[in-house]
Amino acid sequence: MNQLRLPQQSNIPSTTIPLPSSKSESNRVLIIDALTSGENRIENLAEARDTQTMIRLLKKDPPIYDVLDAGTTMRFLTAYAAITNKQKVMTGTPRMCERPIGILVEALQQLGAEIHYLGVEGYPPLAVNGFSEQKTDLITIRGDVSSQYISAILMIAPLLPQGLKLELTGKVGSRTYIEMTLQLMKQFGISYTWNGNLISIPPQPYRPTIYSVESDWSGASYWYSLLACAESGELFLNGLKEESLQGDSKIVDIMAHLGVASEFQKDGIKLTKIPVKGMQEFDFTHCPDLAQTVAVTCAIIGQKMEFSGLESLRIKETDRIAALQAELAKFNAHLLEGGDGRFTLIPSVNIPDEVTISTYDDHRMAMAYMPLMTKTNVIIEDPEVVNKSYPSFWKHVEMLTLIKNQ
Ligand SMILES: O=C(O)C1=C[C@@H](OP(=O)(O)O)[C@@H](O)[C@H](O)C1
Ligand SMILES: C=C(OP(=O)(O)O)C(=O)O
Repeated sequence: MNQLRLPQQSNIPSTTIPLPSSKSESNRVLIIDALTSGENRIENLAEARDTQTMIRLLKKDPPIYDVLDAGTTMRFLTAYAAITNKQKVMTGTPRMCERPIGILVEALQQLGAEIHYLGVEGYPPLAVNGFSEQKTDLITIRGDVSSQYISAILMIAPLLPQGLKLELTGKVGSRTYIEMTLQLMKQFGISYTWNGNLISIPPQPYRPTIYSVESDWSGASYWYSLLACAESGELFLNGLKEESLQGDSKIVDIMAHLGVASEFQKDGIKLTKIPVKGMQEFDFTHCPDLAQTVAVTCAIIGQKMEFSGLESLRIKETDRIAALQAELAKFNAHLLEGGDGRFTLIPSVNIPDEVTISTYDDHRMAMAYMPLMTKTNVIIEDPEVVNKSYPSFWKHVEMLTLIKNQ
């Protein structure tokens, strides 16, 4: 297996990181663009494999949409194929075929789409066989498994002849991603209301728009973590805005407690080290992709913390709770399950001279553990796993001269 060796380096030279664009924003505007009659101008699309896969499938329109390991690409294209009356097989990596999609399929079937399972019920691969006529304008959808099902339905809703009233039930997780979807739709001319649990979208066309995708806050989180863990340093992250559509911009508040100050400037954000104020607990329900970053940061800087809202981590690129637990234990840190949906992060008091991190086909496992190099020599297994969201990640690490003598 391919490995990357990161020699220990505790001081970070002042560096500007040219962050990649957000794959979440990119994949939404690509679907909206495909549903819009007329010309949009979309700038700064993500380099992420998830986005490049979406671009390729929309452009080539093959009979089989193989999304690889991209969750949003799978969920958004399934709804897109249904509403545009296409006949498609939806498939992906073996892990993608273990990630549930039944809630979305059922909602689309209720609306009038013909979809059936080609393997295990509730999971890809699927056959989408088009859309006959709209059967209802009111559907109820659970919000506690993945917000991506809701975003997928919302984006096709304006094109339904009767529009849609979508009632969300249960605990709604990743709400910030639903808000991102609606905010983007609004920028492309869509009006909607969201009262309590009911989102209503009348039938209407998307309006052609010029849109520039913001840098990726989830990707930014690893640089915050690096600085939090380092002895000294200063970083500038390009292309981030104070008013962001991305819920992972919450990293600003979290890191203000864990030792990193953010100063918004014209072209991005300047990060500097400040004393650690400490943080007792954090609920990751609406920013699940930050959980690995924050867990590893706390483990390294000696911050004990209670974590909640980790439910969705079990059905992402890997079971992220199990993966986090196994890799934290390699440097004597622990994520202990409390049984009530709560976890306690016990930081390390003894980091070995060298730690080898397994990455579980999960880009965030590789990126989240990079900052461990501020304390010890780290070996990252299968480093190319970062390509899913941040292909230039290791090139950017190299800019800090952290990977020398390769
Ligand atoms: O809509 C999106 O762009 C995403 C939503 C989240 O997934 P869930 O809604 O499944 O939590 C997040 O984890 C994922 O990386 C991207
Ligand atoms: C969970 C993620 O992506 P997706 O669900 O789109 O595969 C992620 O990028 O962390």
